[in-house]
Amino acid sequence: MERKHVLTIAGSDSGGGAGIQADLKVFSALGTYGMSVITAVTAQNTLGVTAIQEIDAQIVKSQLDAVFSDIRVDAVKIGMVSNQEIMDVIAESIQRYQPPHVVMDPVMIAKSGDPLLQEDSIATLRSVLLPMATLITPNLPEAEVLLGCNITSTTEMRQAVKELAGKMNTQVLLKGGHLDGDAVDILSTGKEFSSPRIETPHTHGTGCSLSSAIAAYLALGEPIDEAIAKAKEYVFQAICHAFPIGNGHSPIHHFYQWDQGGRKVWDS
Ligand SMILES: Nc1ncnc2c1ncn2[C@@H]1O[C@H](COP(=O)(O)OP(=O)(O)OP(=O)(O)O)[C@@H](O)[C@H]1O
Ligand SMILES: Cc1ncc(COP(=O)(O)O)c(N)n1
Repeated sequence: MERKHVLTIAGSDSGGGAGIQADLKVFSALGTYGMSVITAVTAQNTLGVTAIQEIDAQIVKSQLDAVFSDIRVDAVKIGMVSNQEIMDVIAESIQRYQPPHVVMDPVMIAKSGDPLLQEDSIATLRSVLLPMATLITPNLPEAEVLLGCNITSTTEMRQAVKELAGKMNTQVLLKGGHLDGDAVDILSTGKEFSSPRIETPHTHGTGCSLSSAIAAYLALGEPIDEAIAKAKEYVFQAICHAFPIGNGHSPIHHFYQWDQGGRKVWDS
């Protein structure tokens, strides 16, 4: 079977739990060929982010050109993009090379509470980058910033996701990981994706992994509903099989094997 190629455009997490590192682990776990364009280097572990070096926008452009000019890209995932110059370069590149699927996780704040986006870049994120995506996957705090209102229940999520899709002119998957009760994500078509909530502190990288798994499944030819359902099941299993590393919020776990009956067996 022809191997599918998936590109992540995101920040590096030295602790290996989120960002580029999580994305590449997901791409490999799902049998796709992963590539990366790094937008920022974060000094980060399970406790938080201690330093950020943004990559020069021209170097981001060179990475994009290097990948797109040589290798077919079947889907793109965009994660942490912290400033306007880098957003502009990515938007130009998407416009020029027209990859078939673009899944954007509008990363603003790490689970540890550290900011990953410059505040004066939110307008550019809203007007330039988000409308270029096939699908955007905000969590509740990100959707609140984008809409300028509070979202405190599943009922309010249903209304918010439609408003956001109208404003951004794209499909939106609003993630409910930050509410209590079952973990319910809602697509702007109205379709809902639910899983039981796992009571664990080890959820570092769930958002990054969900968006990269959706991108990988789209590259593999799944329709959007199926790509989201499969990505959500992947993240659910990866949370279930997380094990503690470090002293804070451990990352989710990406390793499974196939048994002789063709079933996935997660490594724990
Ligand atoms: N404790 C949990 N149990 C089950 N599913 C969860 C849990 N926490 C998050 N999820 C699911 O994980 C995915 C990511 O959701 P979340 O709302 O945490 O995104 P996020 O805040 O962007 O993640 P991140 O903090 O990694 O950026 C969603 O599908 C969500 O429903
Ligand atoms: C480089 C990078 N990108 C994204 C996240 C968000 O992930 P989380 O909310 O799980 O900390 C992160 N912490 N670091």
